[in-house]
Amino acid sequence: MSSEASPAVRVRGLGLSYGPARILHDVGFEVAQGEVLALLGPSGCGKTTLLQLLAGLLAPTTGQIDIRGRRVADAAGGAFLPPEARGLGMVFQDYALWPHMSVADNVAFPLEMRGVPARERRARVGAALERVGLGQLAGRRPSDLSGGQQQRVALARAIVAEPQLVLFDEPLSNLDPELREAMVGEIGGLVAQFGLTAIYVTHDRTEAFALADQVAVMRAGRIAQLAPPQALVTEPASPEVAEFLHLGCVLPMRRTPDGWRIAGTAMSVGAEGPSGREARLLLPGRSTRIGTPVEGRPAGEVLRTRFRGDGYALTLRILDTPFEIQLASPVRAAVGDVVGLFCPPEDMRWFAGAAA
Ligand SMILES: Nc1ncnc2c1ncn2[C@@H]1O[C@H](COP(=O)(O)OP(=O)(O)OP(=O)(O)O)[C@@H](O)[C@H]1O
Repeated sequence: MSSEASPAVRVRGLGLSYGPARILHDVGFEVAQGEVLALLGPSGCGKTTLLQLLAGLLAPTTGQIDIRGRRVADAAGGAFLPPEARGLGMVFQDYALWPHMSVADNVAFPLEMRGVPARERRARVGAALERVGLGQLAGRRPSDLSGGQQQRVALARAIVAEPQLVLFDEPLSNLDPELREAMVGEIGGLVAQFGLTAIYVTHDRTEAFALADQVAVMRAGRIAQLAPPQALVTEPASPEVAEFLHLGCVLPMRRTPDGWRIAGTAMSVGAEGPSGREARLLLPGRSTRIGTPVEGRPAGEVLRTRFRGDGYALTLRILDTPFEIQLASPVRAAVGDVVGLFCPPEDMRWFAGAAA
């Protein structure tokens, strides 16, 4: 198979166990060249383990990994390429810079490993440092830099050798929120400019949505859904994915002769649901509006309200239930107000069956 025709990364049936503990189960995906895949999930779901398998820091218990058509790990066949032979750039949460080396020497390291001559090395290091805005700081030690600057050095080091694949492991989690936002923009710019193929681990959905072409939402060692960010928001595959992504309120529903009611209440949503007697309904925060309550229709009590400049961020409890919904409203509402909740039926998302 020619490497041009191959996806940048192909993973099949990947699993990892430590003794009886299964950490990853049957993970599979492809990343096209020039695409960014985000691995998004809560702490402990296996994101870092998956990245370590891709990097060659761990060997899988089952399955295979191909990078540009080359098999780099195969549990059954025994193939295993070490990290330095996989053509990767890596950016870690803790920067992982060598404290005794200058910024320029840190960035030059991957080129040295590849035997690039000194003159070319200097030019490429200079260009990479310029690209991340650190051209003036080449002679400094990492300890004399801020956290954001150190992470820029790590970025420059990851891209300087134009790797086939860049792996990011929560690269921004040590930075303060404002700097994080700026760095997301910078990483997005670098990825686009160099046409990088990247896999980006994060537990922050804003980062994942901002950077990724595809997002793998992970839960308990499996990929719960793999889709472009927009599709995750409009078509979450399960109530769990919807809840993890904070898309709105997932309500248990019961079919009655008068239509679908929110379980335990007299409020009906007036929409076609799935077949069966029980289901769950996602009322999405992004398209639910407040208004005057209508008898027999969903309503909620305002628990919290926050002015956000262009409107209000409201938290409401659906009446007669413990379920809360957060939404943005151009209309002011006071804590304790009872308001009607209106969502176009086409924006609601149904999941067949009752909660487990
Ligand atoms: N060496 C090990 N032996 C046994 N279990 C391990 C080992 N390393 C990791 N685990 C377990 O594997 C699971 C996945 O860990 P991993 O670090 O991949 O999760 P994560 O999604 O990256 O979490 P975080 O966001 O907190 O870093 C966790 O339950 C962890 O306790």
